[in-house]
Amino acid sequence: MSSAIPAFWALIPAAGVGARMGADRPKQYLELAGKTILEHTLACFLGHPQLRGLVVSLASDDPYWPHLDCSRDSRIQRAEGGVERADSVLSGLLRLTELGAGDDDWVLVHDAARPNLSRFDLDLLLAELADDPVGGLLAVPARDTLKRAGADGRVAETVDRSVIWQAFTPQMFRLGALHRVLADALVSGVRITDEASAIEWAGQAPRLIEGRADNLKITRPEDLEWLRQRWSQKR
Ligand SMILES: Nc1ccn([C@@H]2O[C@H](COP(=O)(O)OP(=O)(O)OP(=O)(O)O)[C@@H](O)[C@H]2O)c(=O)n1
Ligand SMILES: C[C@](O)(CO)[C@H](O)COP(=O)(O)O
Repeated sequence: MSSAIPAFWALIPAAGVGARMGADRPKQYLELAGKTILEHTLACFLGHPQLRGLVVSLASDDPYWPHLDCSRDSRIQRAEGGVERADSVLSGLLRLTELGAGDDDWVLVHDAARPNLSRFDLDLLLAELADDPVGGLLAVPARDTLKRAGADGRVAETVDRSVIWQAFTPQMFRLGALHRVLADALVSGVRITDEASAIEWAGQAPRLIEGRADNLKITRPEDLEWLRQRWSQKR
């Protein structure tokens, strides 16, 4: 890890509905250790000395945000989320530009649903990519044997896992480049599920930075159950 940690902007997409969680509210507003998941995720960034500013993309009809203390934190600016995650990210990039972020500034996009990001992993990503010409993302090499499913629900093949990684967040790219490729990809109808796939679609190769596997995305109930149990033991 190089020593220099660059200044950066943070963009937190938090406009999802959490369908796979099946809760009574969007999962980013579910409780974890006495606060909402979203508050914990924001706290991963708000104290960082190199943070230049933070935008959170929220659903236009989000009734929960105004009830959080952090909604009155002047360091946090809002953007209006969209139908898909990529739309919410694009909206956040536009807001960052309005706030004065420049095309060459680093932007870290991090899922609101990943509250367990460690400061070590955040600084590792920043330091490793500080001088990278493309940018990259935190990721974890596949640990299990991986199968490709056939239409019949049976194993079609066992995939070579030695070259397979799970993409996590933050994903770190220059603002101008990410804005351009994401906007172009969305207009082209390309399915974009993370920022790196837009950069790849444009012909560049983001760098994979190995991070902690417990930087998990809270997606289904068992994910939150696991993290609640882990945090109750650690804190
Ligand atoms: N239109 C959307 C969809 C998702 N997200 C955010 O992107 C992150 C990762 O998305 P995902 O885990 O898929 O969240 P949801 O879309 O809410 O979950 P689901 O697919 O189960 O509905 C989440 O923090 C979510 O809030 C967003 O900002 N805008
Ligand atoms: C961005 C991401 O977390 C990387 O793994 C993932 O693509 C988000 O996917 P989701 O379906 O929006 O949760």
